[in-house]
Amino acid sequence: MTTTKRSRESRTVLTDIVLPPDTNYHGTIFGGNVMAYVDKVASIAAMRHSRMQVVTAASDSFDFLAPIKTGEAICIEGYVTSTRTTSMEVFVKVEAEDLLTGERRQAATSYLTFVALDGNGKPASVPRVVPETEEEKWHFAGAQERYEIRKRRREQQRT
Ligand SMILES: CC(=O)SCCNC(=O)CCNC(=O)[C@H](O)C(C)(C)COP(=O)(O)OP(=O)(O)OC[C@H]1O[C@@H](n2cnc3c(N)ncnc32)[C@H](O)[C@@H]1OP(=O)(O)O
Repeated sequence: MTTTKRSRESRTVLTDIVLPPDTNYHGTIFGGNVMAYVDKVASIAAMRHSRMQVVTAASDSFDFLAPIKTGEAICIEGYVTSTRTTSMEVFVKVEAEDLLTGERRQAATSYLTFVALDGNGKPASVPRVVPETEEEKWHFAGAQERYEIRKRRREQQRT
């Protein structure tokens, strides 16, 4: 197996137009729909990095920063920011795009953790990630602390 991979090799982008069935009575997209898009993009990024089956193990706090309205585009982008032995952290950014002006607003961000599984459904080792851009290095630098916070949260939930 390849032992290292660059962050950009997992980069995944998805764009869709928001239509009335996707929205609430304010005419803005349902939060659950945004979360489903984020999980989908992040899982593709994790599979591109590991080239294995993956499961979502955790999603960090999810902040909806701005609504996305009917007729706007929802633009989702994610990539693997760090790895441990069998787990991968994926950063996902969601933007709203006004398709008439091209103006973009940040709508949401999140970190998710995926675990790669072997053919028997057991956690399996993944390649280490190599960050290259300033943004990738910034996420990579904070990953150890976020990993420890998740671990503590998990231990508290088990007690
Ligand atoms: C509940 C649902 O249905 S959500 C829908 C989709 N997701 C799922 O179905 C996943 C359900 N969960 C699982 O299958 C298991 O808990 C797994 C595969 C994620 C982990 O299996 P475990 O037997 O607990 O594995 P183990 O304790 O050895 O941990 C394996 C890795 O997962 C990581 N991990 C496990 N749980 C979490 C968590 N909640 N948050 C972050 N990382 C986690 C560990 O840190 C470890 O990473 P590392 O090898 O890089 O250090």
